[in-house]
Amino acid sequence: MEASRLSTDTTNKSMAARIMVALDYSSANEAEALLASLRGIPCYVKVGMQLFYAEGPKFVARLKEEGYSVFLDLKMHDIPNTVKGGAESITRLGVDMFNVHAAGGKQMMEAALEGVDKGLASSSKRPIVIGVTQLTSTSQHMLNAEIGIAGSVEDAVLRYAKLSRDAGLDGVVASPLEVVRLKREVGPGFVTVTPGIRPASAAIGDQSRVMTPKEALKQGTDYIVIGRPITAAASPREALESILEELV
Ligand SMILES: O=c1ccn([C@@H]2O[C@H](COP(=O)(O)O)[C@@H](O)[C@H]2O)c(=O)[nH]1
Repeated sequence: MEASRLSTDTTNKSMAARIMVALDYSSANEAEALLASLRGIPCYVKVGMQLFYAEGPKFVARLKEEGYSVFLDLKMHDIPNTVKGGAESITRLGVDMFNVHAAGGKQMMEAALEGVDKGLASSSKRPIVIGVTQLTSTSQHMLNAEIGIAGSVEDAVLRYAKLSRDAGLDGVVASPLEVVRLKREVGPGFVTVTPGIRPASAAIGDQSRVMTPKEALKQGTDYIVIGRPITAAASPREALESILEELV
């Protein structure tokens, strides 16, 4: 293989590892079909509530057996003791990353980490634990007028991120619009996972704070989460490949 092609392939692979494909399906069959169509592209996969509530831990275990990096996006938000138990069970699944809502508070996030420590007794891999700040579907108007939180979305995200860091978490879910400030004020090593990713031609749908894949990575985010622009495309593989081409 020529050198230039080889380096493009390598770059593509390292870019693909920073793309989390959201498997928002109601059955394992649909998710497996999507993954079969993306075979050979080493992206991260994200399992959210829809698939997990339908197929449960067995499907997550299957993804791990097949060698995928898995972000289990269940956004736990409950009293500390319950979240601790949830985190223990999730850690036993051997996922690479999971999350809790930062709005649950510092004690709840610390409890999640205690759960991780307990779960690690029977599994060697420590998952990355991140806090959800403000959902990317939340607009400035919603934050102030509906949820009743004063100030800018960016400030609210920063507050939750600092609380997550102080609780010992590894990073946060936020929109790409907040990444530069997060990296500057919370720390460059604090992991950012950013949904709200929309290629220029894609429908925005229910998201509010959005950016293109290329612009999001330019902000310095660690991972971009992409669901419908890939999963709802006529050819998910072509959609992902065209995103990757734009990134190199
Ligand atoms: O703030 C958040 C937190 C999580 N998500 C999840 O990411 C994907 C985005 O899917 P799209 O189809 O690309 O909109 C989805 O699974 C959400 O649950 C988020 O969007 N925003």
